Amino acid sequence: MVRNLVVIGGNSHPQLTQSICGVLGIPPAEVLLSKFAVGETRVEVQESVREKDVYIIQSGGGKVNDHLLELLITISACKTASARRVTAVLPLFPYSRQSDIPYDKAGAPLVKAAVGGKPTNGYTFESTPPTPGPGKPEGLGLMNGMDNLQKGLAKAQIEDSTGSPVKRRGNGLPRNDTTDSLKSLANAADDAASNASSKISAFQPRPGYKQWVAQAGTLVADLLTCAGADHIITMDLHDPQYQGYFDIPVDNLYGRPLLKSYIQRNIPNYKQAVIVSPDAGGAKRATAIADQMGMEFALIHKERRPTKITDRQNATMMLVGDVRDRIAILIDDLADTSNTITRAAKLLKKEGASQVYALVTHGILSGDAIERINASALDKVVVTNSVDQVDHLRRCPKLEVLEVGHVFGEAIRRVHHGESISVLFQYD
Ligand SMILES: O=P(O)(O)OC[C@H]1O[C@H](OP(=O)(O)OP(=O)(O)O)[C@H](O)[C@@H]1O
Repeated sequence: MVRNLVVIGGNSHPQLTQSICGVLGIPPAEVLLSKFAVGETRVEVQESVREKDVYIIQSGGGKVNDHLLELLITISACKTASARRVTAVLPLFPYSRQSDIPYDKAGAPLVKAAVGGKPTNGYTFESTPPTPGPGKPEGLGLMNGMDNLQKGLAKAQIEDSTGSPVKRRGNGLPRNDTTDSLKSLANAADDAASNASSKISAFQPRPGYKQWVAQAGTLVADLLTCAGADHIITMDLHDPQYQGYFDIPVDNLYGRPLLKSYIQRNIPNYKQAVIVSPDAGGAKRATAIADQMGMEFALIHKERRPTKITDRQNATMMLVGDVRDRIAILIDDLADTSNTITRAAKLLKKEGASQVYALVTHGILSGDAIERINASALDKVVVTNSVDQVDHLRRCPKLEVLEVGHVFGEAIRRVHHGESISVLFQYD
């Protein structure tokens, strides 16, 4: 029994709150979490938190914006009710993929690779069902300004075909009136209409000008601190450097011990299997597991290198490493649309892998992700319940879920007692 410790569960993941409270041996605090008719969130903490050590459990995923606001209001409610310390426990940290300004080296906004592109070297990015692509409402995350670009390019094409002079201002296009550049822009407009990925290759920022994309990660960090959070506990942050955006302590727990133990217990002859990172961004994460377990490692490299502005994007996926007749184990921090893991599985099977597992810490699985997994070459997808998996489990026979309640429960217990939690960072 722990004294002066209060655990409050948000609406995002009641089952995880129960499981954490089970580890701590206390019931969750009584709170009223509701909404007014207009949609505004209402929070009422129905027991005293005066001078208590309060932990609020709220994960990302699902109705992420509602959950975030509910968390902020709950933190503030506890602070104004004289809680001694308030810790936000965010198993999946919301907005953590937006911690940096999303531009590439050329100054173009980074946009997810388009799907349904034409085959290049016999391989495409296609997945079934198709993932939301740039320009569609579901995928708008990083599309700031791209619609204007497409309109501008289309306009250039029309004007060029009528022979009228072309002037372009304020839409990010170069100010160049030569016939050659008109033609290349007109061609680029054609490409943009038929293949969303060519928007990236066609993008040319005007010298000295950069489009503005909100740095939402910084704002979320500030909001949590302003609301009154004294401490953050999370797991497998997409970008560990995001911790530097906070001036309060952030404990970033690892999901790796759970994934590693799953491999040892469930994959026959696992030493013969190959750990695979589905992209370069996750290589460090995957090699950490491969090294710890003395297993071989392979990497999927996405090559996107247009040779000229009018070129359709030459997108290929290459496997660096050998998986023939072996089990391939994809390791990633999160699966959202699950486009990354399903595409990778398709390539791995094509390269001769006997079976493909995907082991992912955060199974967000938004939109059509489950249908995509069911239709894919993946044999098994293993996620933790950092995000609620009840509905996903019902719809996906390939899905298996690992419990994280005891990891967070133990972290809370240790923080509350002022003990070190570094033991939770080790995964030997
Ligand atoms: O299920 P999906 O919708 O395909 O998303 C999953 C991918 O997204 C994240 O990486 P991101 O694309 O942000 O790139 P990065 O690893 O280079 O940061 C994550 O690490 C996965 O690889």
